[in-house]
Amino acid sequence: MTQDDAKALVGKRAAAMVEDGMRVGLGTGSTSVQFIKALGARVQQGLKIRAVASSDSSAELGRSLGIEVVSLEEMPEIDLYIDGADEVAPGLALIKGGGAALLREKIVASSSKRFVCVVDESKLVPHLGKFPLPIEIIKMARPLVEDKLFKLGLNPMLRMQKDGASPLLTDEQNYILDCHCGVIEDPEKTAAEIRAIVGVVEHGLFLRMAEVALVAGGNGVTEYNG
Ligand SMILES: O=C[C@H](O)[C@H](O)[C@H](O)COP(=O)(O)O
Repeated sequence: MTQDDAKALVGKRAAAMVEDGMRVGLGTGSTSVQFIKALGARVQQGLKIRAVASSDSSAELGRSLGIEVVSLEEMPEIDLYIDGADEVAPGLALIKGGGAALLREKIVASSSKRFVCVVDESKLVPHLGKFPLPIEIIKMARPLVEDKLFKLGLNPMLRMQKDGASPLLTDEQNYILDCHCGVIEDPEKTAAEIRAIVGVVEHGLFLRMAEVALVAGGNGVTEYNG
């Protein structure tokens, strides 16, 4: 099975979890795109739901497929949030933010009764940290935050646009620092240290947030509970 097939399989499996009348959170990234497409197909067949999106791109995709996408102000509580991850470690500790959507993703996940993480098996790791940890920061705080992160040994690098000409801006117009920190021995401690830095808006460690991970691989979809 190719990675694309695995993403499509797990996206479809997650879409099958959505029931009539549910308030649904739409994640961001290539796996979430597969989920949103499968959900859109069910909506076109008559499923009645409302959704909140974790990025402008997911909102746009959802609407283009006929999904009613509203703001979190209009629908502050969500029944089921489906989203991908960059790394999934034991205990369902996640790194997210490879697509720069971590802030809105964490807001939507925190507004949801259930967060189901959807990944292909390449995302499973014994320890978090091989994937650079994204941190969203206020632009003017960059020198201050970078200095503090270097002192913590987290090796931040400003994320650039694809053409390399200018810094990437998130949907909330902030910068992303990708931290090449290697294995994160104690994610809770690292999360607390990062959170204590003035100018940090949010980090990509999602700890004790996902209830279930659906992992697609050669044997189909396997369910892991947190
Ligand atoms: O900011 C983006 C998100 O956290 C994504 O959910 C994450 O990067 C996984 O994306 P993908 O499904 O494309 O690997």
